[in-house]
Amino acid sequence: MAEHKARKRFGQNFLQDTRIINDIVDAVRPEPDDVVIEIGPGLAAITEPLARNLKQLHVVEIDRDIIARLKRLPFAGKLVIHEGDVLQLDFRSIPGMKKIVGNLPYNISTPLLFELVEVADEVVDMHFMLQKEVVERMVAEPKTNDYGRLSVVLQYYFEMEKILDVPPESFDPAPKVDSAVIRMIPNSGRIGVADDFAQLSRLLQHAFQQRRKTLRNNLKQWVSDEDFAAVGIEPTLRAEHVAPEQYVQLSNHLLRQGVAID
Ligand SMILES: C[S@@+](CC[C@H](N)C(=O)[O-])C[C@H]1O[C@@H](n2cnc3c(N)ncnc32)[C@H](O)[C@@H]1O
Repeated sequence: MAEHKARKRFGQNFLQDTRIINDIVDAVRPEPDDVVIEIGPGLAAITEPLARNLKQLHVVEIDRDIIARLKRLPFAGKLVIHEGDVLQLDFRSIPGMKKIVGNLPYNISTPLLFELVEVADEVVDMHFMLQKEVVERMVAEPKTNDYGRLSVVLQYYFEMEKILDVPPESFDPAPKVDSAVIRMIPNSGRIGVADDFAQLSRLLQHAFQQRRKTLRNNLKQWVSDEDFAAVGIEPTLRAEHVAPEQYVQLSNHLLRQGVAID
């Protein structure tokens, strides 16, 4: 097939290290009947070995030239191609419990991860290649600099484990930063526990807005000392000192009080 010139605006860094590709496919462990969705198949580095073990593989791709290439692959008959922006995809329109995988375009990884929380009840597991720095934020413990909105939300809903470090030279073109692969498994006991995910998300945005300020200061528009007391949070703490489950309790408590955070 003709050369494809990597497009920066679509975050195209193509995997070329067979060992890493095999490690990702081994981690996904595709069984023939699994419903697997690959985000951003690109030049099919992961797609091809994944499809080998599957009856069908869903792929989501935005780049029209790449979509045309995908349609010409020898195993194209196994692919269900969702053309367009993955941020617009309704994951629930694909029936079944899903395994989701992707070497993600780094510019959309954070909004995508937040969207995936909302379909966690239909997910078996997810494996993503991300910027290493993002993976470190996802798994960060409270009371560390990396702990923030992403860590709170994702740690609440998923068990997460970094399974692989990936250096820049594993890609073509090589990105400027290190990467890592993370495994995310929904924590079934917690799905749907936040009564309103958008409210939780906005609460966290404000709580972490000025990290050096206390929670009382950052949230004073919406949260009274009585509200903090009702869920056992000390209002003089900074956002990074509060555990994920306490934020969910606070968000639910505010909803019950009729407080909408904007
Ligand atoms: C980092 S490359 C990975 C390609 C391939 N999976 C690999 O590992 O070599 C990201 C892929 O996602 C696609 N992509 C970028 N933005 C996208 C979006 N918003 N929706 C769907 N696909 C997107 C790119 O065109 C590219 O194919």
